[in-house]
Amino acid sequence: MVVLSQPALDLEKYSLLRSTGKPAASAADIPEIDLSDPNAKSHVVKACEEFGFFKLVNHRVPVELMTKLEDESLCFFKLSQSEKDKARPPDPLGYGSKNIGSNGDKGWIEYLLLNANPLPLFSQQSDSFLSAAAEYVTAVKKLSGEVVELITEGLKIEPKNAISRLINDEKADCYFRVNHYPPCPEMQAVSGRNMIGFGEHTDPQIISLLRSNNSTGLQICRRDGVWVSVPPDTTAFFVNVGDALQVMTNGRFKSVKHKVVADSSKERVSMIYFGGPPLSEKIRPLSQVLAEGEESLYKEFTWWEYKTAAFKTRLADYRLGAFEKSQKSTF
Ligand SMILES: C=C1C[C@]23C[C@@]1(O)CC[C@H]2[C@@]12CC[C@H](O)[C@@](C)(C(=O)O1)[C@H]2[C@@H]3C(=O)O
Ligand SMILES: O=C(O)CCC(=O)C(=O)O
Ligand SMILES: [Fe+2]
Repeated sequence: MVVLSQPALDLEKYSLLRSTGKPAASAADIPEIDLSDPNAKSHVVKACEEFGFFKLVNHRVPVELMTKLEDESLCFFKLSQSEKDKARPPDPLGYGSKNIGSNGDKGWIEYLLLNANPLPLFSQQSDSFLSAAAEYVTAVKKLSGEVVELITEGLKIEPKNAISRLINDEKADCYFRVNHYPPCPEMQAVSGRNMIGFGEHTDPQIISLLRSNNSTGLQICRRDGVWVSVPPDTTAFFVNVGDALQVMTNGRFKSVKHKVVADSSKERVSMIYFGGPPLSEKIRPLSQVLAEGEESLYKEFTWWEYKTAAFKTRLADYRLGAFEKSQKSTF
């Protein structure tokens, strides 16, 4: 039984979550990076410049690790509401439902948001969930380092670990999130519409690696402002450029705006690893991305300063605006 649909949905109350936007365009042009391709580093840079997003295949993370954690997550989400509520309110970490962040954003979603460095030992999650999460996060953390090194090489930045050292640091500020978008039969029956599962936003960190079950829902916003639906692929990862990487490349890469329009007839499960730097790290353009005489577009800030400011914003806000040199500082 899915608890989010109990008691019967108050359709008036949730009317704001009905997706009213135009249907997203076809996904034909979403870049696909094959990690085993010798030219992957140049393709990955092009994908980050043009989309801030790509699909990653041949990544060598065993698909069994993904399906095991997906199954364990579903077991958690099928617990009674009172059991799930014991997994701490999201402040910001823990179990949350319908509220995203603490500034009023709502979504047709329930989730577990965990520190990924190290993973916490919540007693409400079964040992089998935690061991599946630990195995998965270990593999995805390693992969995120490889992806970021590929990007660094593609940008011709040395040393190769100039960015990966930040997300691999023992104090790296990394999160892991499992999102569950339950089906919503009432909405399907009454209006045939889908629901806003996770409103539009960019991810604040350096890089995010997402894997989902076989349900649609993820959409990305192309540079021309067109929303594109991303077809699910249970064997692949989808990689997002985050705000911090936008700054580190002085705007050459743009963090991708994305959202989830949940299919009201089919549940979606997504698992996302967010690679962030240590809180004390100064975030600024890497010297080797700046051409001669080129200045940083951003005021210098620490990750702690950015994160603190970001977590006071609403999902759809343009968080980097306050840190652009052309804008007034809030510090
Ligand atoms: C509304 C919010 C939720 C969020 C913190 C914020 O104030 C703005 C950024 C949001 C986001 C998006 C990516 C990740 O899912 C997340 C964990 C993050 O680091 O930034 C969420 C935050 C959250 O859910 O608390
Ligand atoms: O659930 C998804 O597919 C995307 C969720 C997302 O963008 C996030 O958790 O930051
Ligand atoms: Fe996101």
